[in-house]
Amino acid sequence: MSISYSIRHATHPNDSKSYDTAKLRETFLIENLFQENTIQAVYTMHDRLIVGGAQPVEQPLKLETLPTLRSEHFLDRRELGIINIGAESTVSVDGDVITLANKEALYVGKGVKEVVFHPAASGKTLFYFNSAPAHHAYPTKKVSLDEAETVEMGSLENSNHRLIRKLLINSVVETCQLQMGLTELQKGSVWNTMPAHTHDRRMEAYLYFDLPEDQVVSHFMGEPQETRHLFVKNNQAVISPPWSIHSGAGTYNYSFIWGMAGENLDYNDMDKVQPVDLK
Ligand SMILES: O=C(O)C(=O)C[C@H](O)C(=O)CO
Ligand SMILES: [Zn+2]
Repeated sequence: MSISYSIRHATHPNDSKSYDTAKLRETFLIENLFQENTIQAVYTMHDRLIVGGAQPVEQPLKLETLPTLRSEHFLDRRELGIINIGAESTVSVDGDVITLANKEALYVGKGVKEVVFHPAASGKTLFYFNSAPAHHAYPTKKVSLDEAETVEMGSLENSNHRLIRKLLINSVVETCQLQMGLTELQKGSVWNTMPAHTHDRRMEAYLYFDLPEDQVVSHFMGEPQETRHLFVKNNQAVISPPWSIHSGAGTYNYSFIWGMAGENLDYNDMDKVQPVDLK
């Protein structure tokens, strides 16, 4: 089987207060999502989101079901969002071949039987995906950057000038609970998601990418008055529980993919925390 996965249990905020660096990293950081010729996945018990990476090189990789799903196919009771962070490549969905350029997204609905990731004709193929439980079958839909809802946020003065590209969001595509998009820090800006926020209704996962291999992002997490940090490298992901802020400052320009699942599809449902109130 070309897919490997592990399970991460959900964490109570009081529990995580006493975690040392190693425990914090092993609970919330996903380090090796992209490995040649495999699909890597982490099944988090926070809203049962699956965070995955597919890197086909020599042959196509089929998204096989996981033993823990107890379903014949991966998507029998799930929906899937894919964002291409590598070279232009294709994904086939029940035989239909869909081309995704860099930063393009694909929503795949519940009930699809076969999803296959294909290697690019040239360049590195890297598909990032999130999957959440689903109770309705919505159609498969590709979303290009032009079709995304894009908002400009922050300013260079606040070191947080950025473009938020809402790709798989309810104004663009129908989903059950999944939302995904990507945020691009503009040159000279290093801070994402400042002011920070929590949203008890949804958990979130962040994948940091387009970061030089020798640079890092310090990702801030934890309850707003009990914060911790994780140093994150290129192509690594962080699980953000619903009670946790999720924000970061990098040593270099970067982009990140955010994905959410939970109670609602309201992107703007956030409890913002002003910088001076963080501890
Ligand atoms: O830079 C930002 O601000 C974001 O990208 C925020 C994320 O989209 C998010 O946390 C949505 O809840
Ligand atoms: Zn958020």
